[in-house]
Amino acid sequence: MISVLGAGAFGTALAISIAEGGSLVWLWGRNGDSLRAMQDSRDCPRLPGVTLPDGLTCSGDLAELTATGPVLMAVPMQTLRQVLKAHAARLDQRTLVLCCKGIELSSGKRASEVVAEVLPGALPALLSGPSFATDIARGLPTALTLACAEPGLAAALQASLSTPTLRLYRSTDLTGVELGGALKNVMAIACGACTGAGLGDSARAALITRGYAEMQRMAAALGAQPETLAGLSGFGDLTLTCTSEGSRNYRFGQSIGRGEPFDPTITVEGAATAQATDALAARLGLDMPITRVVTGLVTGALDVTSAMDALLSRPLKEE
Ligand SMILES: NC(=O)C1=CN([C@@H]2O[C@H](COP(=O)(O)OP(=O)(O)OC[C@H]3O[C@@H](n4cnc5c(N)ncnc54)[C@H](OP(=O)(O)O)[C@@H]3O)[C@@H](O)[C@H]2O)C=CC1
Ligand SMILES: O=C(CO)COP(=O)(O)O
Repeated sequence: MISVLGAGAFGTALAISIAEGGSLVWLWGRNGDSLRAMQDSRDCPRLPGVTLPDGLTCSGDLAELTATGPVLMAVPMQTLRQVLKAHAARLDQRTLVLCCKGIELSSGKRASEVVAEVLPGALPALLSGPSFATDIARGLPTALTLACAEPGLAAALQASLSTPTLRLYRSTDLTGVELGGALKNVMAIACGACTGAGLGDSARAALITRGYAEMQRMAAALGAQPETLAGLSGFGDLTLTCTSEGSRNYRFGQSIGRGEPFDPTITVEGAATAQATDALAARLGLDMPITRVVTGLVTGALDVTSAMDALLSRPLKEE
């Protein structure tokens, strides 16, 4: 049995896809009433029009987490530590497949580092790459990276979580895969702000390319393999979220660019991750100017005009 913790859009979509693939799946969410309603109605308010398959059980009671298989953690990054701590007795010693994309603001740590700190007996793996929850839930073709430091376990997870429409590639580079998923959200905000402010597709292409250079710089400094960022969790996800209004980070950026408010209840991982990355870059002495201006935009310290001025007035350099 596969367990999924976090019954938001992504956790529910993964649970649906894996259950459609023939595995039994148990999905937990913190709101007992809404999980009971999902179990009874077979509908999911976050994924309208999708029917939950028979092999999927929804629950609001984590005491029912008894199966020994992998546990997919699909809660937002800034809540991961709290969820791990609250349910430590049930989650320690388990294989935890981390599905969140971000860096913890309070510590500058990645999800696997948070797991190592809170539950040293758990085995962290990652699932990351270009994939909108609605696409996965509708059974549209999707390819993701499954990363785990232990090659044997990576292969076993790849086999048990892949489905006819969800194709997983393996990696042992946790750092690279984690940074690819986290940092692309920062670049998606930058690109959304750019198009929202009417600065054009050429400027967005420049942001994607120079943003990718920043991502590679951080990945190299933290010991990731250079080729990892060219994969699905990196180049792949950057392509998706910097060009599609399906991305919440991109839409959040657009609202900044247009000077419009944005619904604060929507999960936008890139806002906290920009700030965490900016602080990390400063500590490591890395030049990450796009991350810097996104931090200014999300904290309100910069408007789009001064953000563009800050980027364009930098000394000319080699590519
Ligand atoms: N949506 C997507 O297309 C994709 C999302 N991801 C990643 O998945 C992660 C989750 O995103 P997504 O599912 O979209 O977000 P949603 O906003 O759709 O859902 C977040 C879920 O987390 C729950 N949650 C929030 N705080 C806590 C907490 N303290 N304890 C327990 N549960 C909590 C929410 O519960 P409640 O419903 O009660 O508010 C909600 O069910 C993010 O890191 C995101 O980057 C990755 C790939 C694709
Ligand atoms: O990570 C995602 C797609 O791969 C989802 O992006 P958003 O969180 O920006 O919606």
